[in-house]
Amino acid sequence: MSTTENLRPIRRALVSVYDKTGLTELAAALHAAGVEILSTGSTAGKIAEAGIPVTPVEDVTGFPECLDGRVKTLHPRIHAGILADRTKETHVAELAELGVDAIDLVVVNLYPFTATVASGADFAGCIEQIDIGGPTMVRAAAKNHASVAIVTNPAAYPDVAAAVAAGGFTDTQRKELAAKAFAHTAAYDAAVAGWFATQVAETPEVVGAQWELLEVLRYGENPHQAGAVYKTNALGFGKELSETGGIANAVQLSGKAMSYNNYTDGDAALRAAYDHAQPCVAIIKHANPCGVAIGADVAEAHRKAHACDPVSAFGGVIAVNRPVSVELANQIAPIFTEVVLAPGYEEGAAEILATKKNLRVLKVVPPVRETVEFKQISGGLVVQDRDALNDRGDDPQNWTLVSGEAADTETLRDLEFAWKAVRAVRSNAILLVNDGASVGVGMGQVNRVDSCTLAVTRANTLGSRSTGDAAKVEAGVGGASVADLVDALPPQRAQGAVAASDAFFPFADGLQILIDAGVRAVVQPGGSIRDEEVIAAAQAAGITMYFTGNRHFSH
Ligand SMILES: NC(=O)c1ncn([C@@H]2O[C@H](COP(=O)(O)O)[C@@H](O)[C@H]2O)c1NC=O
Repeated sequence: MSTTENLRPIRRALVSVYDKTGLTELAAALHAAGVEILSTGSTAGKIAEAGIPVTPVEDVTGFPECLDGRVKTLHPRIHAGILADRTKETHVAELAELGVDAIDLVVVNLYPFTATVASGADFAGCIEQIDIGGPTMVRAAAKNHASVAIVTNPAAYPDVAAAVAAGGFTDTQRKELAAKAFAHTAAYDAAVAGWFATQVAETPEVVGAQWELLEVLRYGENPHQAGAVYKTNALGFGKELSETGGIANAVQLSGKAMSYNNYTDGDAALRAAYDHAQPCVAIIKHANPCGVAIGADVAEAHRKAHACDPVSAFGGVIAVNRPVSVELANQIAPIFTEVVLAPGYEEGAAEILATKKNLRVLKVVPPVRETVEFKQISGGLVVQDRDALNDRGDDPQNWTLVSGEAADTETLRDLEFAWKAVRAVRSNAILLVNDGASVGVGMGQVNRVDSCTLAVTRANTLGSRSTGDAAKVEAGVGGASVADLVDALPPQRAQGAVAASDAFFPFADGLQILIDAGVRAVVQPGGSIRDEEVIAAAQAAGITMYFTGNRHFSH
């Protein structure tokens, strides 16, 4: 199709915008192209201030703006002008009979409802920011795209200026603008409906949500599946109407295009790394950590995380909760890694990583975690509050000691780290920790005994592949290479470790596996009907065990 096909000249434009960005430039361009500009209250005021001729809508409607701006453009002289289908002779004749002039272009953006809710405004304040006249015009113009062009985004003003100067928009362009406009009002209404529903009931009866296409991906989880990534525009829940952070909003600095699995693993990595206040690195494979650790700085945290399972870290996705230092970049560069996610990169660090053409390097604002999350099920969705850490069971001060001596400071620090880190492991999850680093991960088993066995086996098997030179471990923290540190792993890493279990032990058998492997302290939610049996096993072994009263399943 030629770009000049079915151009519709623009003679009259209605401009009514809350966000005045680019307004005077747009108005100047419209005026220069000979377009008559109709406008509302403060929009008209701003255009007039710039010395550009503008017709107030009141001059068209013959009716004053009233009720604190609740009625400005809601008038048949405006809406007949927008909705008349110029391709129908009857509509054109009716307009002439009624003395209504047609409107060819509508430029509207809406009251900032979502931002008002986010600002903590009271109920009445939020209600007042529900735009009524704006969406009405947007929908009318979008419906009548055969005759009218509708623009809702100030970023599109330069295109409008160019189109107006070139003689108008084509059919295809007006159709595309209409699709965007309907998406815009749908997102707006989803936000209003979601917020409003939560004002009358905790769980909304109907959920509207809207996502905006970011990119079509090469494929989905497997090559025969189509895939795409969308970002959240509006969620039909009052808690968080949109999310500006998170992996969907990350900026890619270098490397190949992100894949479906990169996105999902990257998200799991972010969640794992951002559960800790200290510098933390999480390395994820297939949604599970193959290493997560805290350290004095991110480079140390990475050495410790990588040492957990250097075999699996090959091709991993790494998230860091602090800017990546040059030292860390130099550590990561030699290791085949799919993605690095961090809130920033110190000078020179991004350049080092950019030399790896296959490595995707992303700058990311951490996601908001106090939102809801969905999981699709056949025929519907399950929805829940996201599992965020809380100041009850996730705070060691609120734990209950049920066996052995109270943990000393270092042990308690490891238990706290283990408890927070086990949340990142798929259930049934058991995590062994030593010195702020995972050393054995038992993930995704269908019973807790197997998760215990897996955690112990992996801790000890991976350790046994190294020389076990403890002196090198000491040196590693002081700056030895990742390879040196891994080479220096003690062969029996379960011995002397602490353990966290994401849910209670239903029987003593799983715990016994940890005890037999030399685990010296355990943290778990408690709450099993056989807690007494489990506590008895811990007491018989003389190990420390805490109950958190709080579970962190992750399926
Ligand atoms: N009520 C109406 O008739 C009406 N017509 C347009 N608006 C909105 O008023 C705003 C612009 O107003 P002003 O030009 O006064 O700043 C726009 O965001 C537009 O969406 C209206 N306001 C809200 O409903």
